Amino acid sequence: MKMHTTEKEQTIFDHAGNRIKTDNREIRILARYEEPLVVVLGNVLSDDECDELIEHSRERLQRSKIGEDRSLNSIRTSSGVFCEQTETITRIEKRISQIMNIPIEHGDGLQVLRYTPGQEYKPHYDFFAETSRASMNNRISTLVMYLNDVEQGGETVFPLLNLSVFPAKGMAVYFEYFYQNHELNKSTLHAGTQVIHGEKWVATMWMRRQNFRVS
Ligand SMILES: O=C(O)CCC(=O)C(=O)O
Ligand SMILES: [Fe+2]
Repeated sequence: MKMHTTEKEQTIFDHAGNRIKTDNREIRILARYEEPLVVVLGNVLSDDECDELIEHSRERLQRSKIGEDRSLNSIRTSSGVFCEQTETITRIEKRISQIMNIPIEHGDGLQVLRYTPGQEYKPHYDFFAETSRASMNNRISTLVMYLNDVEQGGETVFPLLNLSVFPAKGMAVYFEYFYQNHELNKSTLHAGTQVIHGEKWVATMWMRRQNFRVS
């Protein structure tokens, strides 16, 4: 009898067990969805690091209009800024690179988003369409870190996987979409649902297939 075994695709995230030991912090693996790989991580950022990222970005959101202008975008109504390089950000990026198992030069840079009640990020892919220029060095994986506890709403949802991740300060969700099987990549469709009460702050790192920035 012929066996119909389907080979599991290779993953970028090669951490086994329930912990990831990085140079400066021990990360906890709390939940995994196997294909596409979606991993919920605990103890990614300290409370102080979360607070510092929020304060650093709050000032910059206020100073620059860039973030606020984006509120005209109907897909993503939150406002966002890319972080400038500070000592804390360099330390966090080093950790992120170890978690994501990709050199930090492949990253788009750390982007902080703020959602106020009613704001959301509608279902989308983090990779670019094959027809776009940006897809020549496309994104392959994402880490969304939660910088605060949200009173109500603001879950990161994967509608095609029936999976919801609730934001909690210092935790993160990782997922990847570099699979040969494009259907698997397409099942990483995700959204940040509307915040109902309170604010929601996240920091996102997107990784590219090849070097993206010089550092
Ligand atoms: O805010 C969220 O929960 C999701 C953020 C997101 O999808 C992104 O930054 O690409
Ligand atoms: Fe996204």
